[in-house]
Amino acid sequence: MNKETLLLYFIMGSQDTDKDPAEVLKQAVAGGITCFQFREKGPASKTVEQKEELARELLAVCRSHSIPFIVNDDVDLAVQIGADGVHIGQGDEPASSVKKKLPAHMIVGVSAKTLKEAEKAVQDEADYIGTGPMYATTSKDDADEPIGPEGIQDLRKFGITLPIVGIGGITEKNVKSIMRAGADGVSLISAISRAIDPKEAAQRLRQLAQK
Ligand SMILES: Cc1ncc(COP(=O)(O)OP(=O)(O)O)c(N)n1
Ligand SMILES: Cc1nc(C(=O)O)sc1CCOP(=O)(O)O
Ligand SMILES: [Mg+2]
Repeated sequence: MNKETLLLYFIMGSQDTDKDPAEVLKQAVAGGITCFQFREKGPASKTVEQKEELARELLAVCRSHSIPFIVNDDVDLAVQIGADGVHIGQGDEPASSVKKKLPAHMIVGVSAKTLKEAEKAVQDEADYIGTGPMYATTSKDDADEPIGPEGIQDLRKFGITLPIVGIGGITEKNVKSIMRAGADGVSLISAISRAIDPKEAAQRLRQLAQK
């Protein structure tokens, strides 16, 4: 994958906004996001059928603007709707087995914050790594303790060259620290999904992420 795709990587499910998710996504696209992940997760998320319906609606928004559409966790859904990729964590199905189920063109992102996890992601031929949480987050109930941008710096120091996005608690105030630490992009939920004006928020974040 082209690492520029990761520059402003927006993640959202219906639980992340009080507005219509498709409207929020359209505004985020207009503001300059470069990638989107559909993450329908947690107690307030949708049931199986509604989830697929929303996924297809959001996929159509991304398709009409050539924004890659990644599905979190749910490999079967990703294949079923023709998504561009999947994102899997350390508690999910291993990347090596997910890769075998997917056509070669599909992107596989893996969560990794230790050197061991990152080296395994490289070995499994992941396309990128998501490292976090950078800072405290209210968007993921089971988030670990924040590791800060130093977590990315360390992976780079130990020779990890795979594209990396920082995730967790990223806002306009700390985007630059994440990029300076060696990230190829920032991945965020609430800074866009809960912004009063998601388009303007995305515009500002994109400017800050650009080097
Ligand atoms: C880009 C990106 N990075 C990390 C994650 C977190 O994945 P995971 O650890 O599997 O946690 P859940 O998102 O599934 O709760 C992500 N989704 N995206
Ligand atoms: C989905 C997710 N994964 C994380 C990780 O640390 O792996 S933190 C996180 C939530 C990110 O949401 P926000 O931008 O609102 O903090
Ligand atoms: Mg997961």
